Amino acid sequence: MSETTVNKESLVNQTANGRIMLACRDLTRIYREGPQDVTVLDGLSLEVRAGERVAVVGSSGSGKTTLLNLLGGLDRPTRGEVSIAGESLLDLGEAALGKFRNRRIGFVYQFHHLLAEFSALENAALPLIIRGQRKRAAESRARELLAKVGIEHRADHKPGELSGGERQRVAIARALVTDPSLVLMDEPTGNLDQSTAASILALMDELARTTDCAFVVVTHDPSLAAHQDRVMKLDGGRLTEQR
Ligand SMILES: Nc1ncnc2c1ncn2[C@@H]1O[C@H](COP(=O)(O)OP(=O)(O)OP(=O)(O)O)[C@@H](O)[C@H]1O
Repeated sequence: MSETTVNKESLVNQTANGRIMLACRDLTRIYREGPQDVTVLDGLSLEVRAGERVAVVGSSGSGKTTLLNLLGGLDRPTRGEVSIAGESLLDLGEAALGKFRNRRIGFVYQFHHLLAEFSALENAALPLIIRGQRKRAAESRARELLAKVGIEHRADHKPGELSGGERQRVAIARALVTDPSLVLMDEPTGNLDQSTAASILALMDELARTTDCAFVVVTHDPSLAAHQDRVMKLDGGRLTEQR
């Protein structure tokens, strides 16, 4: 057995017992598309426990989005390994990776990417429909999540009829509807006014208390970062603990 195989197995084992939900090691991403190679992540490591919330901060261009894309299986590392809930992303082909994302990972972005033609309920149910669940069961579960994020009364409204904070709540419900192991958030309060952002923070507190999923939150917002259990700074392609 090669050394890399041994290392990979120990990384998977780390996340297989449920306490460490996300582990990555030696994560390296070099973009080779332009005239010059750009090394954005350079041997980065991170572990996030079940129920733990980690903020990732860093200056513009430091590689935060690149990191989220690798953790979410939307991009492949040049080198290194990501393991989530006992599975190595490296072992999965494209189709299996798509299924894994649907089953295990919830995404929340600044501009939430809700489908304009669908109601809040249909948007929140979508990951379950994609997974092949029947509409009635999917919508029943989605309704529970809309209630959990305090927006059940807007279930039949389309995104265009909702406020920014309400849309963000629907996006959070959609991210959580599959009971994911990992939720990745990219500036989840970025385009919200202060009081709406505060209500999203309160919601995140509540979710952290009531789910055992791991959260990785990329943000420039110091108050959002301060709200997480740990704050990691991305600099020079690696993460260092700030708090
Ligand atoms: N597909 C790509 N090809 C080449 N270079 C890229 C590519 N994607 C990102 N980069 C470069 O990688 C670096 C990190 O980009 P990334 O978007 O991950 O940073 P970020 O920390 O999320 O920035 P911001 O806070 O401004 O959103 C930047 O220098 C960017 O130009």
